[in-house]
Order: sequence, then C-alpha cells, then structure tokens
Amino acid sequence: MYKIKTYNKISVKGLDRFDRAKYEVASDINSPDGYILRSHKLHDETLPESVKAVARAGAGTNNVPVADYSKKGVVVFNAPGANANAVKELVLTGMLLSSRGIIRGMNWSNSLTDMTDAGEMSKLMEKQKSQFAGSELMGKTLGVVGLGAIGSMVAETALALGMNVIGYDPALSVEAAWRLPSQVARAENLQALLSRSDFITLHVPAIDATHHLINEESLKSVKAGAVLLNFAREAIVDAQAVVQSLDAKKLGMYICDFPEPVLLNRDDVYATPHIGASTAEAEENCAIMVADQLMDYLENGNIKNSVNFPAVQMERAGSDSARITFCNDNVSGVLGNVLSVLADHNVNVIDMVNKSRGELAYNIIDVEQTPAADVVAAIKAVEHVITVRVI
Ligand SMILES: NC(=O)c1ccc[n+]([C@@H]2O[C@H](COP(=O)([O-])OP(=O)(O)OC[C@H]3O[C@@H](n4cnc5c(N)ncnc54)[C@H](O)[C@@H]3O)[C@@H](O)[C@H]2O)c1
Ligand SMILES: O=C(O)[C@H](O)COP(=O)(O)O
Repeated sequence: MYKIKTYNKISVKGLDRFDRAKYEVASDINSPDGYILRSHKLHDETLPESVKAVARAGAGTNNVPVADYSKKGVVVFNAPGANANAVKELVLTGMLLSSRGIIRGMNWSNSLTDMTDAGEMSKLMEKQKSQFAGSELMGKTLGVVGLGAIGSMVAETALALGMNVIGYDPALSVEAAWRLPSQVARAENLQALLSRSDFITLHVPAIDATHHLINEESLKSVKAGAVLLNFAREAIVDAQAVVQSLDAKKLGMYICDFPEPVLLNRDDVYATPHIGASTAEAEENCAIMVADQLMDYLENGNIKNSVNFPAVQMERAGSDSARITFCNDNVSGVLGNVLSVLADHNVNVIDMVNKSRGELAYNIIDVEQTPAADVVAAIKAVEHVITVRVI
C-alpha cells in the first residue's frame, strides 16, 4: 500500500486517479511515500525519510526546497502548462480592467444609491461617463517577460487582439521557442522590453536570478503610463519601488495576483489574492497530471515532468522480471559498480536506462528475479548511491 499525503485543496478528479486498493490518500497520514501539494510551503518542515517524491499540482516550485530534496534523492514533480490557460485569461482580464474605466465606473454606478428615478440616473450617467473613458488594446505594445507555457499563450492572445508583442527570455527552451508565434519580436534585454512596452507582463519563475527583477533601477526604463502585470510571483517585483514609480506618475498601473500591505487601497493597483490558477479546469488538470506522474514513479520508477530529476521512462521487461531503481551523484563509475554488485550476486540484467541531470543521475534496471535484501544493501553501500528501490 502506498501512502500519499495531501496539502491544500487538491481537485478530487486528481485524487480519484489513485486506486484505493493500492493507495491511501489523506491530509493526515504517517510515513507517506509521496506528497501532493499546491502552494503549501515546505521549507520549514522536516521531510519524513519515507517520502520518495513530491508532486506540486501547479507550475511554481519555489515553495519546495528542491535543492535540499535533490540531495536526499527525492523527486520533485510539477504540472507544466496545466494551469497556463487560467493564468492567461486572468492576465487578459487585467489588461482590459486597466485600460477601461470598468472598476471605477462600476463603483461609481453602485454609489448612486440615493437616486430613485431611472431617468435621472440615466441623464447623470451620460453626463459623467467621460471620466471613465479608456483606451483600446489594439495597436498597443505588450512586453512579455518569460515565454514559457503562460508567456507564450499570453503573447498569442495579445497578437489575436491586434497588439504588438515583444518578448524577453534569456533561458528559452527549444520546445518553448517552437511554440512561440513568429510575430513575437525579440527584445535583446529587459531594459529594451521595458522601454518599448505599454503593458509589461511577467511570467518567470521565482528564482534567485528573478528576485526583484522589477526594481527601482529597472522601473526607470518603463514608458510613462505603462501598466505592469505580475501574475508570476510576489518576489519578482519590489512592491515598494512600484509604489514609488506609481506615485511619481511613471508607472501607470500595477495589476498583480499578490496583495502586499503597501499596495492596498490604491486606485492604480488591482491585486487579486493569488487566484491565477484557481479555476475548476486548471485545478483538475494540475491534480490529474501530477497524480499520474506520482503513481508512475512509485509503481514503475518512471519520471516525467520533474524539476530536479532527468526524464526517464522504460517499459517493464516482462511480468516476471523485477525492477531496481537508484539515484546517485552524477560522478563516473557508479553505474559500473552497481552492475558489478549485480554480477557478483548472479543477478541477470534484462534491460536498463541511465540518465543524468545536473548533479544527479537516475537509473532503472530490470533484472530476471527479485534481488535479495543483501543485494539491495550492497547497492545502497556503493559510494555515491543516494537511494535504491525495488519495485
Ligand atoms: N498566479 C498564479 O496562480 C500562477 C499560476 C501559474 C504559474 N505562476 C507562476 O508563473 C511562473 C511561470 O509559469 P509557466 O507555466 O509559464 O512556467 P514555464 O517554466 O513554462 O516558463 C517560465 C519561463 O521563464 C523563463 N525565464 C527564466 N528565467 C528568466 C529570466 N531571468 N528572464 C526572462 N525569462 C526567464 C524560462 O526560460 C521559461 O521560458 C511559474 O514559475 C509560477 O511562479 C503563477
Ligand atoms: O505556480 C502555480 O502553479 C500557481 O502559483 C498556482 O498556485 P496554487 O496551486 O496555490 O493556486
């Protein structure tokens, strides 16, 4: 029986993927084999030794101490792209809200509670409406910082609305580059993007390199009146610097998914409470994706969409074969030494795969018979081996 501990509200559609004959799934569980979570922060928690994998039902993994878990051989999964459409739609909403007098206009309408005559109200409205006039998105320039799953979708939608789109992404993957519409112009650097954009939208992960990417210095480059949208992470933007720029009438508006005390009750800030991925569809997509990935890892050792381990998949060699998986420091000789252990114990290898990523290597070895406990112990004792499983 595998045990899965859940944190946060995980879609039932995802949890229902776990066959309850093989899995116990609960928020309160001892010695779990795996976690499924959303934004719950794991940095200050002790990880039980039983945990083999952590599945983040979402995109950002900055709430997981990934480097620390890598050293322990714990696989961290996420759900790339599974909530991208939800975020894209909210970014689009933010752009529309910031360019038209929607919120101020609605607030004004709702303030007319003393009026009882519809005709009078209509007359007043026609007289006052010019103060809520806005501008159109068509023809404006959108700068997209980070052109991954969300950034590329936002870029595509903006193009469809008749906007000009420029993008900046120094770490763009080949796969993401293929996805990108050819009309997206490339900005050489962040400053060039900021100086040309009417709207700037951020879609980068929260990592050291992106901490306060938008700060007092970078805000000097924005066009007067530009709108900044941050549906990525709080840490990417220095909110204090944003407020100063807004007060100086440099930045026009700040639309974000991360309220901070300094941002509250301002007409030029709209801050939603981290609801970018909070749609039924996105929650389902994410939960289903990570549940499937977690099960395939626990039952077969296969790894897909991990943020710290290489992608590794291998068909089972046969129904009566056994599978050994192990991860190790990515140094030479470890696989050879493990194979020597198997040879010394007359364990015949049928098929195997070995892949590495950064400082880690991961291996799946199918063997003719289930290895005895002393064989597993001998593999574990090989220098640089971190974890071993027989499944
Ligand atoms: N508000 C929400 O609810 C919500 C929902 C989903 C994702 N997010 C956040 O959005 C982020 C992006 O999500 P995604 O699904 O598009 O991820 P992704 O991994 O598909 O894309 C991120 C992109 O950022 C690029 N990048 C990395 N460092 C960069 C830098 N310094 N400058 C410019 N580009 C850089 C990468 O190359 C990649 O193309 C997530 O990491 C998460 O923090 C927030
Ligand atoms: O990185 C993400 O996927 C989002 O920030 C969503 O977070 P949530 O799952 O807590 O809504």
